[in-house]
Amino acid sequence: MDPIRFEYGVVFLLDQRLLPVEVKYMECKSWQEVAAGIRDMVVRGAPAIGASAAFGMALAAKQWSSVDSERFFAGLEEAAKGLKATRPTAVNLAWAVERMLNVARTQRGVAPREIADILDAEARRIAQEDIAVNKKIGDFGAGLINDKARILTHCNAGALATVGYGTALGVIRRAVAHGKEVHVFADETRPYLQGARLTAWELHRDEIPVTVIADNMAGFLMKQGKIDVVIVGADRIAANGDVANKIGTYSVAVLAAAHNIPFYVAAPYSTFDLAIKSGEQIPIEERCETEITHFAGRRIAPEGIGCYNPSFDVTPANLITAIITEFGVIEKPDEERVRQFFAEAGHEA
Ligand SMILES: CSC[C@@H](O)[C@@H](O)C(=O)COP(=O)(O)O
Repeated sequence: MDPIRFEYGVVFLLDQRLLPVEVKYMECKSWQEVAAGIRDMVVRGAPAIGASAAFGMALAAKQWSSVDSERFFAGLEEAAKGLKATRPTAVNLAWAVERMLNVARTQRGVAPREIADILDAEARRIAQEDIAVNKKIGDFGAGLINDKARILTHCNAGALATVGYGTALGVIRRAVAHGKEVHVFADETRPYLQGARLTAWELHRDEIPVTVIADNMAGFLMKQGKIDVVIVGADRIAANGDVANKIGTYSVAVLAAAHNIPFYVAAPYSTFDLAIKSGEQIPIEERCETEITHFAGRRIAPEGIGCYNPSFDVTPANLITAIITEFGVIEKPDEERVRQFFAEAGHEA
């Protein structure tokens, strides 16, 4: 089960809106179709939308490959703008699009058809790297999990949210592979239900024990001593270690701190936005009110009421025990530690 499949000139996105009931792929032959797939949540999860956008750029290059160089680059810029505008919070999207554009720019003067082939290869590289990066995150994270652990996770930071394996669920998969006995509690994650529909589905398929709870139950379980550790993914991490993730993550972090439970975030370098100093600068996507007012296609709140649907929240760094990356673990993150960590890893800090 791959969330994204790619053949030259066609991208197949696993339609996550239909899971867990139906497994069906959406076929995209243009960057516009990929953009629609990202916007409409056919594909979701920060690294997955980044890789999809990279493939979208590869499709754009192919779409424009028979025109002259000037029009080719104008077409690429248009696609980049359109893809980046689809979802504002996860920085992996802009990161992947910029990486594709930069590769194209280094090839100015080369025939568009050849650049299209180069971009096709680059998109595949981004996808392959993502899986390798998740496995490294898993290796570092598994070391933080006890031999027996009851783990709470929020939203879906699994194989479905990436190109494969997962960030937070990658840590869990690695812990299981190392013989650890884990039991996962998955917050259902209102309003879009990524936890109940996607996390539960992929863990169950892997025979990793999972129990779904409604979001408002997490505190009660912690109070009862039923949660040993929390692991979540991230959509954007500011230089000071503040983490934007699915709405409800902040509440879980506050609860974990109140119950002295370690709270880990698992995310790759591509999720860090070191250009912004704090989480206050992270744009928060607001989604349509029917996600709140309707359930399974049926109205559950009266007509005419007010509605507010922010899709992400920001957990301040001081509530985070550590951030697990592909280069290692950043304990008690703050701006100095984050920048020094990436400088030592040889990355822009
Ligand atoms: C590994 S992807 C980021 C995740 O941690 C996930 O929790 C998340 O917030 C995804 O949001 P989504 O709105 O489903 O795209």
